[in-house]
Amino acid sequence: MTDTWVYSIPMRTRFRGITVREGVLVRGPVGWGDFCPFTEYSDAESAAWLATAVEQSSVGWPAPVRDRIPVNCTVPAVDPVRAHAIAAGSGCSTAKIKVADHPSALAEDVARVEAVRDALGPSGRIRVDANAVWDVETAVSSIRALDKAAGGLEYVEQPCRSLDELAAVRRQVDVPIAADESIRRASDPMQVAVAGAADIAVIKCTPLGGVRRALEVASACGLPCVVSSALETSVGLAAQLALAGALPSLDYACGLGTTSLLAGDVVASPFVPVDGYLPVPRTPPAPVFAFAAPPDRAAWWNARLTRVRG
Ligand SMILES: O=C(O)CCC(=O)c1ccccc1C(=O)O
Ligand SMILES: [Mg+2]
Repeated sequence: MTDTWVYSIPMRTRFRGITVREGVLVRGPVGWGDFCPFTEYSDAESAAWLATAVEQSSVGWPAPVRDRIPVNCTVPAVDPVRAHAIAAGSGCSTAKIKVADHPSALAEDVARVEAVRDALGPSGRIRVDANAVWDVETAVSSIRALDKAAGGLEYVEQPCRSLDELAAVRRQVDVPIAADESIRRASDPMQVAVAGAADIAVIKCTPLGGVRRALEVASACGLPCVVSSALETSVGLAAQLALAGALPSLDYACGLGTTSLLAGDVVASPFVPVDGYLPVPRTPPAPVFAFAAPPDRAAWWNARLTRVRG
């Protein structure tokens, strides 16, 4: 029996510069985990990703308090026609739109946001994610323009890099601010003082070291949380759904409707939202050993897994 499976799945659309999603599935006594740190991450940063895979394959997750999770559709930096089709076809009433994909993207971002508003109708909720690229001044003017284009934004995710910049933006705009990279890539996520810099915390168990660890970070930050994916296969996404299922309160749709960004999956029945919801699994789904990575990539991932296991 195989105990590891290296997969390589093309992205349907380039997302955050990623065109192929790769990782290693690892088998343990209670099921399979998904070790999938982005290729540029160091072994040190990847250790937390391995802890997430070990938790789900060897220990299992804490019991959930809800059995289904409202999710947003994720709209990559695509043209307005595609953005409209993604939002309209998703069945979700909340959309998260990638913006600031390149310098001087604002006109394209405005058109994408307007198209998604048209697709969702007036009751839909729209949030945008700038992935930390704006300076404070650009953030303030861009957020005002996008808020107007959206007819009201639910929140803006990580407009700038640092907590000081987030706090400065937050003082100047009415749109709520969500922190993502500030938490996920902090050297100590438990010590991040997001209070004052953000209204909402984006929490991802995959880079934080598991469901239990992410629940601790969520409780320590003291903000309402949105659980969001790291573009996992359905095996890895299962842990994120377990986290969303176990959070004591959940006030926002989560960013977990991302399997459709991949051209395929490693399970027979991928997690695809129905009417805007995903189920909370009790155990990780079993893989079907699809999308085998080419030999050089399989060797690269097996070597990385061996190093990070230490
Ligand atoms: O939140 C979502 O809707 C999708 C997940 C997402 O955007 C994402 C996926 C992988 C890596 C980073 C991010 C991000 O939120 O910045
Ligand atoms: Mg983000």
